[in-house]
Amino acid sequence: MGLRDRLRKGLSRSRETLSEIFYMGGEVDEDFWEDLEDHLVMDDMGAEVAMRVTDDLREQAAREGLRTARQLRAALAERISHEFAIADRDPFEDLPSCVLFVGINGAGKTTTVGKLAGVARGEGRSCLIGGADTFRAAAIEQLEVWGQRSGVEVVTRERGADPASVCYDVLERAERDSADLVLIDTAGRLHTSPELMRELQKVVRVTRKRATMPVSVVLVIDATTGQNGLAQATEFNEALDLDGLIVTKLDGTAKGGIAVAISHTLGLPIYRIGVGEGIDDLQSFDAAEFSRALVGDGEGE
Ligand SMILES: Nc1nc2c(ncn2[C@@H]2O[C@H](COP(=O)(O)OP(=O)(O)OP(=O)(O)O)[C@@H](O)[C@H]2O)c(=O)[nH]1
Repeated sequence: MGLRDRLRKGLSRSRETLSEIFYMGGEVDEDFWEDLEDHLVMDDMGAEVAMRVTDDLREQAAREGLRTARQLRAALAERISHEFAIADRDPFEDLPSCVLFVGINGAGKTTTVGKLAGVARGEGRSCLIGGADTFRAAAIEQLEVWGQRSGVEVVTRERGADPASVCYDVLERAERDSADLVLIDTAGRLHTSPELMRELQKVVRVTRKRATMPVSVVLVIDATTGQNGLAQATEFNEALDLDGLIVTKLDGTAKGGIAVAISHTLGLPIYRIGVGEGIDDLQSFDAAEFSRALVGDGEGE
């Protein structure tokens, strides 16, 4: 299955429940707009975004005489696509670049680092991985497996070492080897743990200070976490002043609306999306395509 099909399949639940609203009575009346707004809230988009999108679509429908499910769906997808923050720089393309990956446990940080290393290697770029998750021995091993898979060297230290020192090491190494892309994996942590968030602030501070290349801090977020994703992202953003997001597991049972809510509310661009566990299962983010996968485009829905 192609990557686009995986995204469409992953978000099929969102489209199906929306189909019920569009086809039940066929009437574009007060109930229709209420149901639509409720659906967007249930789809994890958040009340504020859902209300604004619905109100705008309602005005547009009146103005342009949109009546059919196909017309309304296409306009809805278009309207949602404008909610996403736009990236002014792609930290995986505009090199040299150092990217720190942060997020809660199991969000998909290590897997994403591995996938991105695979892409960089495939494009003939000089890339290094920093293994700053020195908390778990298994994490270092897992990253080394990804390093072998992608053909990219992993710079790390023994379990229990200071994660900031790994950042220092990998940047020093990058300078020596003229590597132009440095991907640093950090240990997963709960956004509600002040001590672990302070540790991460130190990692970011040391990295920014040591780096001679631009440093980006990217939050990896599991799309299946639902509404809690916004609380997570808000805390990480307040502590670390994030640059952007990578949303993973969009091939699963995600509702997808959480990506809209976070990107819009925090003004953070989505750099990539994860649509599977394999090395090739990473996709560039295209707001229009994502929105069509989320609500359908009126074609064959
Ligand atoms: N279906 C699917 N699974 C994914 C995706 N990305 C990651 N995973 C899976 O999610 C699980 C956790 O991924 P990891 O990369 O280990 O997550 P992590 O954030 O590094 O976890 P910690 O090291 O505990 O912080 C693994 O089983 C991955 O295979 C994705 O896009 N889709």
